[in-house]
Amino acid sequence: MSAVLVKDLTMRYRGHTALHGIGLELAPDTIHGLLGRNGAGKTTLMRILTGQEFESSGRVEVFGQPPRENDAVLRRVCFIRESLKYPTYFKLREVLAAAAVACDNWDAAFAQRLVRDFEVPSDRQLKKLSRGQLSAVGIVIGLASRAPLTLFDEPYLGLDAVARQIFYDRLLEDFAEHPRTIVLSTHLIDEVADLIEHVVLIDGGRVVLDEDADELRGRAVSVSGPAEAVTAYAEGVAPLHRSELGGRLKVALPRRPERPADGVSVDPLSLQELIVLTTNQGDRK
Ligand SMILES: Nc1ncnc2c1ncn2[C@@H]1O[C@H](COP(=O)(O)OP(=O)(O)OP(=O)(O)O)[C@@H](O)[C@H]1O
Repeated sequence: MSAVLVKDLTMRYRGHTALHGIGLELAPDTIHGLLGRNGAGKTTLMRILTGQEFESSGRVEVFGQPPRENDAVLRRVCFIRESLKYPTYFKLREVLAAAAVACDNWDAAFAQRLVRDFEVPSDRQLKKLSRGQLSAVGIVIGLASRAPLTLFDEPYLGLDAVARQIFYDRLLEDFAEHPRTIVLSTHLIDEVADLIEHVVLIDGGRVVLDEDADELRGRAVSVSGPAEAVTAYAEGVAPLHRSELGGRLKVALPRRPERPADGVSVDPLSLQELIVLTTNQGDRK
């Protein structure tokens, strides 16, 4: 059974359609990257999956059931958003105690370890924490919840590079021991490129990519070198992107098996470059 099944899902706000009849199936026990430009519809989709918003039309199932007002499903789901609001007088230990009650799979020892890793002060009111420390609180809850479906929506506002790396490392370590379905929405694509196993790219409320990350990584290459040699190598193939400077040409191409001529280098395209290219192609249509 898929962890998430979405068919012909449309979400209309007054005067604006955020999701246009999208279809999607997320495999269980997989780390999915939910990517897309600002306003693409990622948060809207996650809000619907977590029962915080109701679709205008279409079918939505989480673990085989509609999430809408469904306590049995929602107890298995944890949604960490960019700016989670906590009762401001709460301290960390009170938030963790509440999370322990709300989450069936809560691991208190893991939560404490993460608190130490992120150096979040436990005895300070949350309203006095820094922006990054507050983001760390969300990450602690998301990871320690071990929810069968855990969604992180840009969870690291204000989090420094060291803390973000701790998040990625702990996520991977814990996922290896306790596989679950993770949906990670982020604009820091290069940072999470090695983490995500499956990519869903949304653009303008439509799914424009839905593929395993490994397949995507092998999909295209960047070819650069003297313009004439690169042109010869690329002959007959429509480039995904092209830029020329001086006598040197750089093109992004679907992967080609032929050996390039001397002086022409062929490098894999990064996931971020692929996502940008795919999104730009969508814009041109
Ligand atoms: N309550 C609402 N009423 C009207 N329009 C909304 C509402 N919520 C979201 N939208 C619009 O729906 C579109 C999708 O928004 P959404 O928050 O899902 O995008 P996103 O992909 O999460 O973007 P970002 O990366 O900036 O967070 C946007 O154009 C947004 O303005």
